[in-house]
Amino acid sequence: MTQPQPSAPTQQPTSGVRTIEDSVRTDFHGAMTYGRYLDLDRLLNAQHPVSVPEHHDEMLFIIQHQTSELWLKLMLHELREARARLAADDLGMALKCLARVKAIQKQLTDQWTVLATLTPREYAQFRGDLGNASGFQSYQYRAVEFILGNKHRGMLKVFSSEPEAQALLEGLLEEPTVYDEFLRAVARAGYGVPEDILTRDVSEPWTFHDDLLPVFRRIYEEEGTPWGLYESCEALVDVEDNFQFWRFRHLRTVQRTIGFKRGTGGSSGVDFLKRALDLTFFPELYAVRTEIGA
Ligand code: HEM
Ligand SMILES: N[C@@H](CC(=O)c1ccccc1NC=O)C(=O)O
Repeated sequence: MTQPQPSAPTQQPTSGVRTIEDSVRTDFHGAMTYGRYLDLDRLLNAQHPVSVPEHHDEMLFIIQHQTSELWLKLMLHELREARARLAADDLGMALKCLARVKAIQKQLTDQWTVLATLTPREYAQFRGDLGNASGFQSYQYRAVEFILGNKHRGMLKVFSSEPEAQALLEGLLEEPTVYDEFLRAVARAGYGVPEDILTRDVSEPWTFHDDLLPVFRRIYEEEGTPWGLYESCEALVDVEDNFQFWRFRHLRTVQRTIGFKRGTGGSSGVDFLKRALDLTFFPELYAVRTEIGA
């Protein structure tokens, strides 16, 4: 039998000009447009370099941060939804949200390659103009950390001059984390999650619970584990791995750009960021791997 052949191009392109088809709308007075829908006037007028005279590379620095903040906004939005879906025992939709979170994290991590084109000297030429501003004051980053379990009441004081940001963080501090809601769903699915875990003070940072290991062993080792439970465990591990990849790229970018200088936010710099690599959201999901046998 003859296979169908791919059809040949009907016409060889002969010019670099594409005619605008007659049906394409060109008059947008009083109509919805691309720019209005996306509020581009505000978005594209929100880059305000502070160096005088303006340093060419400050635009890169600003846009790198602004795009990161936009992705963080979407990430928080999706994490809230994932948490709500877990609370409703809708693991399928929770997984869908977490898949998007993972794709955003990849974007955020890969984005470091753009900032890595900023040389140490270029950055030093406008770093002084940043005053004590620092990513440490990113409330959206802190919100993501909170909802994933790295709660830290002490961080709220950083936002005393930004009441809305502080209120958002205070709210998240008092709410359950994604992991809290996942473990409640696991308990409802019939696994023996210890009561003290289900009723913990959710405003506290997560602490390691040995007695969760048998629960996760069952999920990972038993035949017939509901697929959504297993998949959710793996999705959480992916999210934590991705989070650590972002932290690591940040650390390495900082190191190649400012070496071991102190941070503008007042911390020791690279050393302080290194210690963030010891933070973990879902320690039991990693610990159970030590116990899993053939
Ligand atoms: C040349 C570029 C950068 C340098 C030199 C740098 C440096 C630092 C330093 C030294 C800190 C520690 C706090 C301090 O004392 O300031 C820090 C924290 C932080 N930076 Fe950056 N940073 C850079 C780019 C970015 C970008 C693009 C983001 C994206 C939003 C970001 C987000 C953060 C966050 C969220 C923290 C807090 C981390 C934590 O609490 O563990 N940074 N940065
Ligand atoms: N902490 C950085 C400054 C910095 O990166 C920064 C400054 C203003 C706005 C965002 C920043 N990004 C991340 O910390 C530094 O020590 O150079």
